[in-house]
Amino acid sequence: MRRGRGLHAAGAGPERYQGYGRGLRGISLAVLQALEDGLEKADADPSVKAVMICGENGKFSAGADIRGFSSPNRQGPSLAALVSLIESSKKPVVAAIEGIALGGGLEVALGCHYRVAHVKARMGLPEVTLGLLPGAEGTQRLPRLIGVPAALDMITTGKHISAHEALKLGLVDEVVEANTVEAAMHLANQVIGQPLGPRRLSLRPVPPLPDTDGFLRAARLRVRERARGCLAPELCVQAVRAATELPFSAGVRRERELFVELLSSGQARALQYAFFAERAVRRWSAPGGAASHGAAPRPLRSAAVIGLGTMGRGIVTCLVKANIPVVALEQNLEYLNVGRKAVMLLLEREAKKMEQDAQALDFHNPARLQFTVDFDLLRDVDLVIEAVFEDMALKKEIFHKLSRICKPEALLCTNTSALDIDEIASATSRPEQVIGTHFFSPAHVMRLLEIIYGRHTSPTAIATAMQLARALRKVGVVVGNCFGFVGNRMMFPYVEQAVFLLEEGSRPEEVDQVLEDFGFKIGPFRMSDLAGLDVGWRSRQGQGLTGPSVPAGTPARQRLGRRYSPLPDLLCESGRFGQKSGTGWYRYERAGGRTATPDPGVHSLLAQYRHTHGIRPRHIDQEEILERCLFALINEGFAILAEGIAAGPEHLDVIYINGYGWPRHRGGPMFYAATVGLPRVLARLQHHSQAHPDVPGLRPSAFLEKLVAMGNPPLKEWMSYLSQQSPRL
Ligand SMILES: CC(C)(COP(=O)(O)OP(=O)(O)OC[C@H]1O[C@@H](n2cnc3c(N)ncnc32)[C@H](O)[C@@H]1OP(=O)(O)O)[C@@H](O)C(=O)NCCC(=O)NCCSC(=O)/C=C/CCCCCCCCCCCCC(=O)O
Repeated sequence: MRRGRGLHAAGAGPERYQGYGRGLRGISLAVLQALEDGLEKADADPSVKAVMICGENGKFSAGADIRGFSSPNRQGPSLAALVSLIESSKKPVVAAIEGIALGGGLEVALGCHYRVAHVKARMGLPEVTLGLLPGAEGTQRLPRLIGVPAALDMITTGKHISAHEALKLGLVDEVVEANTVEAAMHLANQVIGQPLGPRRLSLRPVPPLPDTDGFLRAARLRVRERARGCLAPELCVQAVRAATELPFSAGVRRERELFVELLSSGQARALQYAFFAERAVRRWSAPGGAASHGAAPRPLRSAAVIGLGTMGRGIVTCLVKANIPVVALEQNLEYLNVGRKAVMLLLEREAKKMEQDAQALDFHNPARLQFTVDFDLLRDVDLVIEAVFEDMALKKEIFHKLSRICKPEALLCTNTSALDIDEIASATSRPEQVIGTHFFSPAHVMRLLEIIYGRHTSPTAIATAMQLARALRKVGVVVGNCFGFVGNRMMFPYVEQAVFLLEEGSRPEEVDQVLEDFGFKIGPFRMSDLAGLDVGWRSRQGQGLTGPSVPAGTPARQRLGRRYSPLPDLLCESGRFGQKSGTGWYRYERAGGRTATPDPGVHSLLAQYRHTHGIRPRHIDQEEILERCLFALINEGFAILAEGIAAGPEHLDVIYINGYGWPRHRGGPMFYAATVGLPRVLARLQHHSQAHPDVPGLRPSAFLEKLVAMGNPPLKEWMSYLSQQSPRL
């Protein structure tokens, strides 16, 4: 074999990475063309006896260029044709898989006659996460190689597997610890002259199962249930079914039809937008021109968590999982012992899960996790996350103490879902080190971390908090400081509309059903029951909206000149706190139960309430439920953008997808608004606002009105229409 540039012998790989990490590119037309030319040359050159395909810079391939799927001029050589060309080569072709082989990259490897992987390589077919299926004949080749169950699992989940798993499945022929390219060339030399027929996957039958049809029917039901309206997983199952029922070439035709159906479904565009939005939010900007490119994070070698309630326990668990030594602090020994037990239980569970991936979790070592009631142990940590309950006075007291005890460069984070970061920072002598880190429950599971800068927060502090998100494998989104920040602020008008709909005639289960059919993991009432109705109740009491501080004579359904619903307060007053008490908007099998059943008690409470307030109930259709809840949420999103609380619509969308169960295949609320069309969103808000003039949440935001007046520009251009960049950005 000869080694040189190009493909024949051991030439350059299937793609060229232009700076992996910052500018990783997918397989481009130029790469496809180069591979095709190289293969043809190799086949025609009698001095070449075998071919080896590898990537550059230690990465085999991240697959097709995702941006190309939405490009209007998709033309040129096709990846599927190239894979067939590789497979039909008269000389053995060996793939040397280093780093990653994903999507079209793995399909290229499947066209090769042999595959050698580096021990650290990861492989997968993540197309389903982009709303597609492996459309370069991957759905037809993979089941022939590793069987239907394993292929279906990889194709419908998009998960990445390790080289060892790939070897176990028979996806690769060899795993090496040393030089993969050398090993692949060695294998290529060994197999010269051996028959290639058995190595061509398109010629193999799919290994039969005792009941393939039954297996695929069950799989289809399973993915449909899990996918909540997302098309791609189900069409992936159909494509694999084609592999089991049709000859290879007919299967490929079916795969292509299904691919085109997905490509034109709109969901693919939304999922690809979400992919890039999650990467775009890594670039942040803050007041005074501070931005990600100019700020370096401080090292995070140790951390402390204050408060071992539900949130604190989850946060400790994430930190331990990220290998950051933690000091966990409670106010007294009784709470500390309860918290310690709960944390250890969580960690035991996580350790079991990680064992399956051959990873170990070290949490019995006191150098990595210690429990204390002594604030002095926080003296040297790089980072403190305060996670006590939402009480401003308590938080300020803790921050005052922290600013006296912690080393000057320590990052001081408050886990709050709504409170004013500036007020908390004012209790310290170093407000530039104070930042909000809003974790979502359960904190060791949910991917979102809302990072809130205050008026004085330094760029270094923001960069360090973003670094923390990355270390915890979370999606960090930097936002400005306002009540509820981005996520909860948009949630308030959404939940408010849901409750108004109950006043007017709906039932909790009807509203939830409509929003769950839209794709939300759970509707607003199930969500409120899960979170605990007392949380909002306490907050409303604090704001003087309910309880003894409401002035006598205030109309029951009005506060500060706007419509108000006391329904959630009435529920709490009768001891209905949601799942924890066994009753809320639904009833549960017991206190702490999770199975929600529609509650006749709530239905009669609603009937009584409407009667008391002279409300004639009406039938409210699905469209009105959807529009009022979603458009109120989106409308708040436009106000947030106009105020400069978030740098762009992608930030809002990433927050909603990762923290609030917004269906990813709908791209996030702002992307959804763009899909519906801003003129329609505006017109429907105007309509509902006219019907409910006392509800400010339905009054169209001036920014939305402006965008419509400017001709409904694409989402990417929205921010350029703000009359002046907000002073916050
Ligand atoms: C794991 C990663 C690869 C790396 O992760 P990490 O190290 O954290 O780095 P990132 O920050 O994520 O990425 C760095 C930058 O690189 C960009 N990037 C990454 N991958 C791609 C890609 N595949 N394409 C484009 N850009 C990519 C990323 O955005 C970052 O840049 P920036 O910071 O945003 O500027 C991780 O990146 C990852 O998971 N990547 C995605 C991997 C993936 O999903 N691959 C699959 C891609 S889809 C595919 O391969 C499909 C192949 C089949 C095509 C078959 C076509 C058949 C056509 C049939 C008939 C069609 C008829 C049409 C008829 C008609 O005309 O309509």
